[in-house]
Amino acid sequence: MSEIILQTNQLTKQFKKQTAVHQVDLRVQKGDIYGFLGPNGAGKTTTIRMLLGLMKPSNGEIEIFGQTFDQHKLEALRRMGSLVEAPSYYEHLSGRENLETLRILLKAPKSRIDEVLAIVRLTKDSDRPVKQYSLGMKQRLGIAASLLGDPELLILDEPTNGLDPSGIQEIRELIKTMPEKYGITVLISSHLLSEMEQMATRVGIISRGELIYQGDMETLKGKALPQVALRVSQVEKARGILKSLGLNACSEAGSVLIENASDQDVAESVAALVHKQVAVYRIEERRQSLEEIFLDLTKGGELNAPGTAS
Ligand SMILES: Nc1ncnc2c1ncn2[C@@H]1O[C@H](COP(=O)(O)OP(=O)(O)OP(=O)(O)O)[C@@H](O)[C@H]1O
Repeated sequence: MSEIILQTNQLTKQFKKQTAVHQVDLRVQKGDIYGFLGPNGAGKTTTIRMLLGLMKPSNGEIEIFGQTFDQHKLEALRRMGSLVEAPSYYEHLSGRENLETLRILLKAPKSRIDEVLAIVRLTKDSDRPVKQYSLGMKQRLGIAASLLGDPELLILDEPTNGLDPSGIQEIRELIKTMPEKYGITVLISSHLLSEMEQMATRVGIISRGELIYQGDMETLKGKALPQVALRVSQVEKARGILKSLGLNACSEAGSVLIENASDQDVAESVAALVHKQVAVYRIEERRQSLEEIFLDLTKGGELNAPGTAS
């Protein structure tokens, strides 16, 4: 069994009347890229702020590196790096100079600057003023800063927010190298499951403050419900026929959809439809996409309009 590097027990945060995080039990194993997922307002940032000692839990506890966080905060934070919200920089200074100001504060060795610039692939642009950086470059500089202290655990809150697809791809490629190449465990939050698909080894899904799924990505994909879509000449008539066969059927433009259909269900459906003069043009098997599974799991948990970034 892998070593647990971070765990929370019944972690809860109450803001006046609202419970933002409710009895959350996170388990992050050493070497994980742990995707912490949830719609806007689900409680990701609040959880992360508690993990970084920026906010006090109302209840429950946090263990990091096998020790109670509350009693060993500084010791734990020295072994952690983080990027929460868009980092702010001295825009007229270069990327390297910005890192240098932080390096002095952290008392990291001077050589670490070139190392972190290389990791985030900013060596070539390191002497340009930050005001000339793209949003993606600024985020990578933020990750470079979070790596200055040579952390074992990196916590990133929505680092791809606002980035274009190529910026997202760069961050994703960068994160993927962390565990194997540098021995860093990563917890990364996002409101997009698809973004995590090619990166996360494990995921935790939070909705309305509650952890509703925690496990590996493959198991999550296994939750996809198979559906069979029949393109037919008369959709409503077809739906009635399928219902009379005891099947769970719904309709969609031009098609009827059968949930969890066995081969026998499909055979009987087609025979009944044809018998009742409904033409069947096409039969197609569909699996829910990851995003659909995510939406299903978090249904009703979206507090802001879909797609809005925080
Ligand atoms: N300081 C605060 N005071 C009161 N309520 C708060 C505070 N911080 C967060 N909340 C509320 O707690 C809930 C969870 O917010 P949180 O920012 O943790 O969600 P999130 O999953 O990070 O969402 P987003 O992706 O939009 O940032 C929201 O309803 C939010 O309004």
